[in-house]
Amino acid sequence: MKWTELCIYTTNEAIEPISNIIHEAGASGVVIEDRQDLEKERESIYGEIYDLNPDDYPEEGVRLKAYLPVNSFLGETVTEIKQAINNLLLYDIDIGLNKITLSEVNEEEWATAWKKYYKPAKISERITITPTWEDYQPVSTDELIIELDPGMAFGTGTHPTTVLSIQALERFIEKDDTVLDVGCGSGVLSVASVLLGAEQVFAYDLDEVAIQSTKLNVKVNKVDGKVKVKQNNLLDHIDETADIIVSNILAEIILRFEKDAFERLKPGGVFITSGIIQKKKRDVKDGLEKAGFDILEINQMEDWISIIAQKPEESR
Ligand SMILES: C[S@@+](CC[C@H](N)C(=O)[O-])C[C@H]1O[C@@H](n2cnc3c(N)ncnc32)[C@H](O)[C@@H]1O
Repeated sequence: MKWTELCIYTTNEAIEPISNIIHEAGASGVVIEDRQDLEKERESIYGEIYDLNPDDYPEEGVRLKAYLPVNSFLGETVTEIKQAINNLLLYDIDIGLNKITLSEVNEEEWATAWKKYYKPAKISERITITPTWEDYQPVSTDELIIELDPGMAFGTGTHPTTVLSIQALERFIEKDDTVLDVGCGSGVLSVASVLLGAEQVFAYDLDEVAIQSTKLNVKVNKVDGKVKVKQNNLLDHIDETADIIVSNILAEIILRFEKDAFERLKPGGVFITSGIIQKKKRDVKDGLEKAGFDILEINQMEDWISIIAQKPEESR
């Protein structure tokens, strides 16, 4: 089959909304080439070291590559993508250069294009994420290892929004907790929750590709007995109660279910939100407080914010 490679030149802030647009348009897989990845300190506090080739990155900003099958709808799909990206300006999202180019590639090229960027990474005190195809040897005996094949779903585990979520899970999960993972993507947060002690996890995503990817990754990590995966819109019609709800999703989407999250949490339960850009921090925080939450922490990594909120004990 022939594929078209769509290259979008944009900003770091627009990566997530544009990735969503691309997925919704039916593209399978997004490659993110962010100049900042080259320029930032490569050795993190956890000591992982990446090997990046500057030739793979744009001269400035971010280049997103997506792959669309060449068919009779291609022209319309590209027009819809362009329109949806322009609409991001209405949400005050900086779309930068917003240059879009198209070129034809063959199947093998795109199927493996993103894999070269994905290496084992220690992303919190206890958790290391490694692609399923790497032969990773643990450095210490208490290291928890997540093997991940994100396939076409969001979530290699190394995106700052995911790292913030995992670091929060590591601090707040207690043994035998029940966790709801809303917008599970590759399932990385569900797997992390079980490894950190959760007794059961309910993983939800709207996207069928994400559901399949989560099912695969919970199996690969041998936690499928503890993770129930379901295609669902946020927490609509969900009646499980949880100690922790984690959701790494856009601010606009978090705002839609803050009340439902409050209802589904046990008193004292914790809502870990991530995927929030700076400009939306206040909206999400205000919404959480309005829903009845106390704000425990606001954390930041690069341009991304994670807000951790607690349902008060006395709301029992
Ligand atoms: C940024 S990804 C996070 C993936 C993963 N949890 C992680 O941290 O790497 C957000 C996920 O939310 C899902 N999503 C978006 N809108 C949703 C909705 N209304 N209900 C459920 N899932 C949704 C997307 O399909 C995507 O998989």
